[in-house]
Amino acid sequence: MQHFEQSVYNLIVETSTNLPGDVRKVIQAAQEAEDRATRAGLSLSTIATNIEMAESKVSPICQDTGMPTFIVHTPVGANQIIMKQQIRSAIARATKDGKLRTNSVDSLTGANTGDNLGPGTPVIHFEQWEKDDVDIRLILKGGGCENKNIQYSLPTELEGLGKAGRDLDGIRKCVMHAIYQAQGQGCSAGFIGVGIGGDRTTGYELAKQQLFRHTEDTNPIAELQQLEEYVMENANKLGIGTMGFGGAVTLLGCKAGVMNRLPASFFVSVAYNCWAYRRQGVLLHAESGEIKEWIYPSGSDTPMKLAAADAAADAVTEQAERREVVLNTPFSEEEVRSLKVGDIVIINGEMHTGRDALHHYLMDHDAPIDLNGAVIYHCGPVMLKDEEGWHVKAAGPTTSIREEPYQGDIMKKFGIRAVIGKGGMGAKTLAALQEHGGVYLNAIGGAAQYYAECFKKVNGVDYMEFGIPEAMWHLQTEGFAAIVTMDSHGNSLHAEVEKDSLAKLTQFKEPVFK
Ligand SMILES: O=C(O)C[C@H](O)C(=O)O
Ligand code: SF4
Repeated sequence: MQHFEQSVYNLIVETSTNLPGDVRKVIQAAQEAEDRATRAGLSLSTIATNIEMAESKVSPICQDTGMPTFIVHTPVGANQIIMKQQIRSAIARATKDGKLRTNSVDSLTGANTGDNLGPGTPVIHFEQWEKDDVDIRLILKGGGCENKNIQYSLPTELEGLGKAGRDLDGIRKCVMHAIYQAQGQGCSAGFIGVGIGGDRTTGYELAKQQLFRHTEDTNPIAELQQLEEYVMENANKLGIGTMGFGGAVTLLGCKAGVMNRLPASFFVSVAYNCWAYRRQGVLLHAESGEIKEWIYPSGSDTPMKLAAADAAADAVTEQAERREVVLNTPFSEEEVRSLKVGDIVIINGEMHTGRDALHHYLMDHDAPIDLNGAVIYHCGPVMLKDEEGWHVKAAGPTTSIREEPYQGDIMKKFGIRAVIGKGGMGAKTLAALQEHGGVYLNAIGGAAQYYAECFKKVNGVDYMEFGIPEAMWHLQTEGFAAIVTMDSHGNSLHAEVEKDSLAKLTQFKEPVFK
């Protein structure tokens, strides 16, 4: 087993940096189905560019490299204790090399362990089997899409869909609702795994296991195959689109599994995975630990079509109603008030990252720098330090709605003029934008390599004690493009898409599977 640790390291790097071929194919099909001149079409082009950049730079596709979850099948009698130790050391090494973000945080103190090791991380499930090889599969599922997982207990009453009973039709309604409630916040267009039955724990496990299936497989259970087909055919009618911008493609895959339940319980558990659907696997020689084969198609065999990105950008700028505005930081109130939903803003100058820990902190502390006119980027980057200093290795946006309780107050307190994130924010922030003169800009979730290129220099950092993702990084920026989705005139694209998609959800109220 002398190669085991290296093989696991290779698996981690491949999973984090090279989106598998079957996933790429589905994203390409979405690109073809979506009108390229729309916001959603442009986002898909950015996503395609980002996928290629991550592969060629061998850097994380998305800065949130998720909860590393391994499923390992070993021959009878294999030493699982040594394997576990080596998986853990491969995780720590991949983190040190910037292939994984430092993602393991003490839930009570907020301290980041710095190496992705800690109670509960990584997740490793062992199974024995009667074959001679070792099969290791890994999924890196990020926190934003994990937050959009949902579990239903049947019977129940669902918004827009009415009563969902303890039958296939009730399950169908739960799945449609799960896609609706995720909106764009889990970086749609996404993939869902559905676990029917079990208890609350095994139901979610079953849902997550579905995400290890091949995108093109056929469900051996006829009813579930029918359910999967129905969902794939109808989910896109919700019109949520990529990043929740509205559009033709909302869902990229649906896989369902079933297990027995207790008479009193009927759970439908849904695991939502963003487009950055990072899962790979290897089959290893049990003796040497060397890789015999990769389990999912390599991304390198399915290059993304990049020409489309330029064409889409041209198409967008050609549209008379879509303005492109170049702004230098700090922003003035007048500049911000002139922006409207749909405008594309290109930002130059210094911006500052800030997410959960910082927002909470700033509520009752002073800021370490002058934030008048500042741009705050909801982002927890992957950073590496060498002799020259810090470098941004991956830096896409995080889900903004988590800052909803704080955002408006903090903007007013410090004079912040713009926040950048993804998925949009709620009514409280919208009111603050209007009152104070602020703007919310939506960046493309998961496009961590694409945005990392815009950060030319790390000017400084505060609150390193919060850990790398939560620290406040001061970044010299050039050409960072984001779309205005909430403006100072009371308009929110997110509120609009949510309302429209709820209206569309009601068309699925009538029974389908009797
Ligand atoms: O933690 C992050 O950087 C992003 C997170 O996965 C999210 O989708 O909000
Ligand atoms: S930011 Fe988006 S793409 Fe990245 S892990 Fe979170 S949900 Fe997935």
